[in-house]
Amino acid sequence: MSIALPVRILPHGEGLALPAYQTADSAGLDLVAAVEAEMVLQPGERALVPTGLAIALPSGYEAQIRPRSGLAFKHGLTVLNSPGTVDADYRGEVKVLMINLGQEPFAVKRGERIAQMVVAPVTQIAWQPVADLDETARGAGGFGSTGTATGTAGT
Ligand SMILES: O=c1ccn([C@H]2C[C@H](O)[C@@H](COP(=O)(O)OP(=O)(O)OP(=O)(O)O)O2)c(=O)[nH]1
Ligand SMILES: [Mg+2]
Repeated sequence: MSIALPVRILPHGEGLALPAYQTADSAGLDLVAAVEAEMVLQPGERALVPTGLAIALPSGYEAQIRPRSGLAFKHGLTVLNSPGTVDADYRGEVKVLMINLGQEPFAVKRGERIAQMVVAPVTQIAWQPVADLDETARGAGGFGSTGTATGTAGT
């Protein structure tokens, strides 16, 4: 499925390639850093990285900002608020909240692919207050209630 996405290239994003799907069935488009030169993140440091883009998602959609696994694995560089949420009515610049969880400084360079954006449909709810909820086999069990061993349930 594909939808048209209006995008505005901001002045500091000019000259950069638009984010692209790297393979035919990629879920995310790699976002590129629209930093002036380099932005160095020290170990433990976080920063908002500009993408130079503003978008107009259709109502009923969101964009999720997610880490790239390679940067996370190799450098400990990840998205602090992952998945970041871009609301359909947001018209400001899409930014990436990066944090360096690695042990070395990491220099984010202009044009580098630092995170990925996944556009997804959104379901909004309407609260329906009730006195009791329907019963289920799980009930209130959670947070490890089923253990970790391979179970025989259902077999
Ligand atoms: O990774 C992100 C997360 C958010 N945003 C932008 C788009 C989003 O629509 C807006 C608000 O994000 P969110 O609701 O997560 O932040 P908030 O702290 O609740 O701010 P607000 O009070 O503006 O909703 O900020 C980004 O550009 N990147
Ligand atoms: Mg909010």
